[in-house]
Amino acid sequence: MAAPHRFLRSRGGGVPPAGSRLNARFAFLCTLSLSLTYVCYSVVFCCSGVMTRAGSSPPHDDDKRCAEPPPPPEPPPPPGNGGHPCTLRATLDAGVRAPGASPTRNRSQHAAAEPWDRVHVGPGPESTSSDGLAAGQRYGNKRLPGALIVGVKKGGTRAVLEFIRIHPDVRALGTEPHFFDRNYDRGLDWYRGLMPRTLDSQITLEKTPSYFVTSEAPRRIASMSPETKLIVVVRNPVTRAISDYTQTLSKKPDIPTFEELAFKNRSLGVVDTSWNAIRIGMYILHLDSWLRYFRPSQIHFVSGERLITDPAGEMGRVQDFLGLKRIITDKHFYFNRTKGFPCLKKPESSSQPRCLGKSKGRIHVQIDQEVIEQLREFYRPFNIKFYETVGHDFRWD
Ligand SMILES: Nc1ncnc2c1ncn2[C@@H]1O[C@H](COP(=O)(O)OS(=O)(=O)O)[C@@H](OP(=O)(O)O)[C@H]1O
Repeated sequence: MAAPHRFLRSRGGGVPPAGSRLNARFAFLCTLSLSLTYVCYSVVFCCSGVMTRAGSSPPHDDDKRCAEPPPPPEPPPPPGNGGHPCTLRATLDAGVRAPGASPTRNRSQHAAAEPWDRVHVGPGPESTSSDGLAAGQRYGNKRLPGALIVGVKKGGTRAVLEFIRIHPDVRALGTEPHFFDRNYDRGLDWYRGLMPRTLDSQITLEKTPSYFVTSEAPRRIASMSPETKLIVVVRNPVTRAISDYTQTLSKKPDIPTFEELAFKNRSLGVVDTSWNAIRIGMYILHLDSWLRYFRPSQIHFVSGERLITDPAGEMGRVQDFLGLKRIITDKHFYFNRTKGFPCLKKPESSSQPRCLGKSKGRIHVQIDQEVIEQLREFYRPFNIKFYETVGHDFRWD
């Protein structure tokens, strides 16, 4: 209250009359309330700025970030050189989780993973990259994707998407648009409208794992652009099938057992190839239809197993394939013991941990070893043909 008084004294050069003092008080109160209003608006718009960047993209979990309470404190990375790939492999070798080796994990690990699971993963469709680079968010144009992660379901597609979008030259749609399978009738303009804005130098990317097994998808994608780059994350088809079944069971607890669904006749070892969880893993059959429309050099296969044991190595190859500078390296990852998987180190611009959510890295349903062997036998010829075609042995047998 002293400030306006001093101000009036200095202007008038004497003691002001009572009316002036009242006016001065009134003016000061107005100024104070305006200042407070300004501060409140600043706080509110700080939040809604993120929402604005999400623009006209469809609703996305990441859009909830303003409303979410702050994430729980992040458990520190492993002691020592936590982010180093040797530490990652050594930790896995020490038996925290042997990816691909066993379809089960112990329950206490899962329970402990819960706080991490609540934390959503990556930036929203049009938010800042982990480097804090906002370029291309409000500027640039919505373009059709130049690259797609087309599969496979439960292969590790979310991990690849969230890891690659750290790259400043990649802008990715956070949700699965299902354009080339379910929404094709809506047209390319609808599809383009979903995409984040990109600068000329940036690649637009989306992922929908069901494309890989959609018979019309290769032709439709080629007709959008025959130069589209395709990424397929593949995983041991037996483990993939169990992962797929585990997911379905979590939504529909009353479905028949895995064994009942997987075999037409278990004792004769006749596998039911009409069951989606089995059919998706016959990779070579699906690949044939893609090769009718795309050159082999346009399709890059990521090993779902190595994505867990050596995320930086796999992401290095993805960056090469996309013609990007290798920016995502070892230093972006650490192995999170609680989650049992590699996670992104928190970006400098954010305090949020960056592990994938609880539907990624679930405890699998326990399946009889004999059933696993039968399925391994079943997939062997398909796998061998697949290795020959893509020129890489994924060592699932
Ligand atoms: N870093 C990291 N964190 C968590 N999970 C990881 C990671 N890398 C790969 N994976 C594996 O990704 C599997 C889920 O695959 P998708 O993302 O393709 O699933 S989905 O089709 O989109 O539902 C998921 O399968 P499950 O383990 O069966 O849940 C994981 O094994």
